[in-house]
Amino acid sequence: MRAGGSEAVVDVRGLTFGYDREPVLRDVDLRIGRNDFLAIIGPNGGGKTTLLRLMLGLETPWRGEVTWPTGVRPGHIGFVPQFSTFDKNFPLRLRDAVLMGRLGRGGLLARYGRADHRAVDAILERLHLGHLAFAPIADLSGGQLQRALIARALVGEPRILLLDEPTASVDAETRQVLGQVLEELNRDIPVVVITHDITAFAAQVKQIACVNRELFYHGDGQLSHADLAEAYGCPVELIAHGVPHRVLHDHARDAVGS
Ligand SMILES: Nc1ncnc2c1ncn2[C@@H]1O[C@H](COP(=O)(O)OP(=O)(O)OP(=O)(O)O)[C@@H](O)[C@H]1O
Repeated sequence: MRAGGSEAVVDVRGLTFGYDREPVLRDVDLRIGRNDFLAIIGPNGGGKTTLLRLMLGLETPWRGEVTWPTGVRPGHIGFVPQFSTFDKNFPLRLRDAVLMGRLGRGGLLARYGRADHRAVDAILERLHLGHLAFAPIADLSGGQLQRALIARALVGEPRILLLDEPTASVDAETRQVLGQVLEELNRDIPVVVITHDITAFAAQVKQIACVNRELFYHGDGQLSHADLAEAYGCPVELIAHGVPHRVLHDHARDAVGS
């Protein structure tokens, strides 16, 4: 099934991939449009992170391809990895960790300039982290570190932002700041978020893709219990938290009504 916004920023076609003999993803087609805010949901081990890794070029597909528009380089793709995969004990101050998100912008051997430092200051303020600029990352709370990872991804001014489980084990402040920042960002670039908690982004998400080896895509969040049960292979209440049928707000209707 093909779906997504009209002007594609990334086009995934017929993607099949596995780490050993068994495919983890099979025949996945996905087109992400310029203003999409796509939530990728699905059961544990369903292949969500693998799909992002393929989009990032970190894995090579067995079949199929991922196409980016001409001119998009790896540095244009903002990626926020799963929190648990980041080594917090690496000896680094918050400011320096975020500055590294500007690496390679002026060529491989370029030094950081004033514009880089100004960009870091601005993004730290935006994510309510300015007061922690010189703190070692080992001293940050889970929510602060998650925001730092997002700052590092945003400081490079990406053309698309991919986030893997950004709300897992974070505080209420981080959830709120994250929702605001991602909503603002989505006016200019597409956002793709893997999440087990669709309610955390219910106000921002415009499209949902259910991934469980294959892709089950729903353009506007109109998810029937049957669709979800098919994708999850389990009772829908496990993920829909009792919200019947419509998981997302009706953005078009909200805009008309506001
Ligand atoms: N590097 C790897 N080597 C071998 N198998 C892997 C590797 N990474 C993931 N897998 C396996 O591939 C399958 C898909 O994993 P993936 O992490 O993509 O799923 P996911 O939907 O993101 O899961 P979760 O929601 O638990 O994060 C799982 O069975 C997983 O064990």
